[in-house]
Amino acid sequence: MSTDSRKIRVAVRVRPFNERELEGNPRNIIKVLDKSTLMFDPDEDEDEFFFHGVKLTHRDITKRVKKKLTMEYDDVFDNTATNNDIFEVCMKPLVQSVMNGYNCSVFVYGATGAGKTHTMLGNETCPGITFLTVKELFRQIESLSEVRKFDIGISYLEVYNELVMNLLTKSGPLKLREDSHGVVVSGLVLKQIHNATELLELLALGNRNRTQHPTDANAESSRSHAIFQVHIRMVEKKTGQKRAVKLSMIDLAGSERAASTKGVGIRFKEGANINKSLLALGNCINKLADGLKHIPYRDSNLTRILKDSLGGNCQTVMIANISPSSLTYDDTYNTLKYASRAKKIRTTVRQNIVPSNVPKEFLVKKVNEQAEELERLRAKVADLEEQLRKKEQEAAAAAPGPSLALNATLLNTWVSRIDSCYASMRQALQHLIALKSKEKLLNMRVKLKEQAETIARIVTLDGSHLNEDIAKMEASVDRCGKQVANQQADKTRWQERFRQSLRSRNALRKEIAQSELATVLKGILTGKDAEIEALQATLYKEHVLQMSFTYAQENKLWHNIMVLSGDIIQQNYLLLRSMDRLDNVTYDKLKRLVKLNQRQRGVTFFDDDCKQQDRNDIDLSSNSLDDIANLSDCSEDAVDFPPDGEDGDGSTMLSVVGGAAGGAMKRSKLNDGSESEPETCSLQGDSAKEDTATDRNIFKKPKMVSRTMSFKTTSLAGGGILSRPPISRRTPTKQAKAMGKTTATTTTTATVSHRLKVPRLVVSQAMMDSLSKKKVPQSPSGDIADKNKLNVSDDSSGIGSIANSTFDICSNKDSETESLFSNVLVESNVDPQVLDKVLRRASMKGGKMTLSVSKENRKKSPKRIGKSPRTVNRSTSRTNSSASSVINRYRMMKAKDGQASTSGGTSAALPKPRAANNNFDSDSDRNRHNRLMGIVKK
Ligand SMILES: Nc1ncnc2c1ncn2[C@@H]1O[C@H](COP(=O)(O)OP(=O)(O)OP(=O)(O)O)[C@@H](O)[C@H]1O
Repeated sequence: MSTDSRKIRVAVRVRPFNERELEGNPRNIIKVLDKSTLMFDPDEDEDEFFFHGVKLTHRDITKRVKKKLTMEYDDVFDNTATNNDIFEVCMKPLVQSVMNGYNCSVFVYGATGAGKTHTMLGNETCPGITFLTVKELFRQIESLSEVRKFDIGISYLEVYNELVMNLLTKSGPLKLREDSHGVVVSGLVLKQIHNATELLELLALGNRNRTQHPTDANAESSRSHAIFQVHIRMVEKKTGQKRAVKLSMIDLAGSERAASTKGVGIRFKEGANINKSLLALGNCINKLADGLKHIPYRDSNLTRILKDSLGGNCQTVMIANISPSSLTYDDTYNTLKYASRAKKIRTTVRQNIVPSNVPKEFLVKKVNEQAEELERLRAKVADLEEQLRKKEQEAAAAAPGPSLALNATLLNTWVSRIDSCYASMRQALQHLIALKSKEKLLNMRVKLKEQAETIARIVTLDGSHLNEDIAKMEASVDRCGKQVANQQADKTRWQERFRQSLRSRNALRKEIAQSELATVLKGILTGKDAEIEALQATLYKEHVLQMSFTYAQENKLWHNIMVLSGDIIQQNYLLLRSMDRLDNVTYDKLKRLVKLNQRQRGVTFFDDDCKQQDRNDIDLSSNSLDDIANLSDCSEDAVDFPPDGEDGDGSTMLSVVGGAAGGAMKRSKLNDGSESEPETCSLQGDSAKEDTATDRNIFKKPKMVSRTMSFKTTSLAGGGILSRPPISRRTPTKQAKAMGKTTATTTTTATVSHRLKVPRLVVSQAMMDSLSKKKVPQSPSGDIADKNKLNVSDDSSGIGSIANSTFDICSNKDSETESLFSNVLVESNVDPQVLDKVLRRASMKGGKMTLSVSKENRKKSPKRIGKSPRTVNRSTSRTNSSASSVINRYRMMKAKDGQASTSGGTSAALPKPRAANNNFDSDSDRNRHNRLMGIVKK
């Protein structure tokens, strides 16, 4: 139940001069300034008064000084205002409040003859506000009759000489009593009515019964206070909510001084009582205006009855009636003073809702229903608004020759849509590129760490700290891997947002194409696209700069390492040479090092594809927005890792094919058992040139490279055997899994290794014997393997160097290749067990022998367990190394045996091992070598 504090609304109505007043030629003491202001006792405009030819300023020089009081009220009605005007302004809102459940009252105040009864009741031609109010009341009741049930009862009382009389029944005086509802007139029976006519009839009856006597001021002076009340009881049909309200309309008796009525006898007594009650009313108004707590309502029956209207739960309107005539100067002044005081009175109003005994559940149900209804209506409003908007747009689009104003509005709408679309695109692009850039930087760091790790395996003084260092590096790589994995979700999210913004832009473009402003808007779109491209270029530039900086740092480090290494190598070389301990293997390595240093392309470490891949490492993606949007997986442009083949032990992973595509291509070729030349980078054709170049090197040595057994560069899979797959592959996204294509690359290494058949060749003694008889094995192509070829294989140190490598042997059949290779090894007196181990790691395909890694030899580093899911290609390297070491151990053992047999003078069954520079087939070769190397045996 809401409560509200409101002031009494005070209106002043000035009646016209009556005939009697006009006869007396009175002065107008009221000047209405506007609808809420009047001036009491203003200057006279043309009121010149001459006495003995002299103009006097005051006509009534004995009585008054002009007050010129400006007074403000809620409403001021001048003498032209009709009862209908009063009703419209003061009473209509009051009727509305009554229907909303608030008690309301209106009372008219003023001296006798000021127009109170005229305002209240009016006449046939000009009905008063009572009639008009009741009419409006019934109009509203009828309009609400479907949702509410009304019970209406009326009472009409008069307070005459302090007696309360019922004007409708002519019964005796009634007593007033007070209960919890306020002041109640005992024995008052409400007359129930059903329509306005009944009400007006009863009103007329009451008026007839009202005490009226002619006075000097008014021929039909009302000598009592009349109180007309309409009691309304409303019941909401739906909810059962009840309201009981009361509208009181009070026509007070004249507030004049006794002198003005010139009453004597009964009239004097009447006047005294009237004055008594009005004096009490005045007191109450004063105290209420001052905000006092105690209000003397009980001083008169009138104030008791008006208690509710003045200080209770009621919205009250007071209409002060005044005459403009100077003849009623004091009465008018008093009335205006009362009205000013009454303005300050505040009443507290609240809706008079009668507590009902409707069950709570019913009310809850009703509330829920209304909430649903509200939601439904809201949705409908939203729908209608949308429809309206569309219609407006359609109308705007369809209207021939739209006005400039319309175009401007339309253009603004389009521009704001374009702006918001491109803003979201810009944001998504910035985030996406930042994430990709970060990912690439991380990948690059991993790559560099891997390289460092590879070098660390080689450059270790005694190996004591190697494991520790490797573990640290692995942990660092893992951290980078985790960072990349962590930002995958973010990247996917921004990718999706970017795609979404592209879709929105395309949709917008289509809409714009249909728009009447298409030409202008297309230009704006082009500009926005250019902005996006510029932003993209800026972001790429930043990324490339960052990458370049990192590379530059790394390069600097490598440079320092190389300078130091070169120094050490030079010293060692000189030392070995002076000791005549420079063997072929070491010499070959040094030779390659020189070539590398000279940037010679004879030996290619990365094929063209790989170089392209390297370029791609820096490139974020293609430059078009669409390409960025279509980047479904970072792995598409992730960093590929260089091979670990250059592990410094002379083993021969000379080059790798980089990139997933290259790997896939290779894989397919391996699977079908054939392999074409373009994928390989053979040394065969370039060997002459290389040798010529090498001869000019500081490491002078006779040319000893076999021409019949050519080294073939290959990669078992994308990125090579030892290449590490991109980090992003280690934590494949769902998308990547679904695609299933990229994962193929991930597992290329393992898959290929698994698929390779590892022939187990058991070399029996008989076989060895038979093979040992063949001095020169016949190649399947018909060529006779020359001596040089045998020399390479024959050299036990060469076995070590060929481990983990791929060799071309001139044969189209695997069996022949295997046989040929076996022959070479057997002829080299390789121990059968070693031979078996070597061949177990070898696979023959397409005339090519590959020493690969068997699955059982793969080991997972315990440090990897529980860490990132990265494939441990490093184990491949270890296994290869172990394979090499088996052979090398064998070689050393043989070397020892050879020394022992030489020193012990016993003739060994095994061939005499060669000295470091004893790998020559003839003395001329050796001499040539010594000549070139500057070794002069003394
Ligand atoms: N605004 C008005 N326009 C025209 N005539 C008016 C107006 N106000 C009052 N009169 C006339 O003035 C006379 C006195 O008015 P009314 O009876 O309403 O005075 P009153 O204030 O009720 O006096 P009392 O207190 O003695 O009853 C009536 O004849 C009435 O028609």
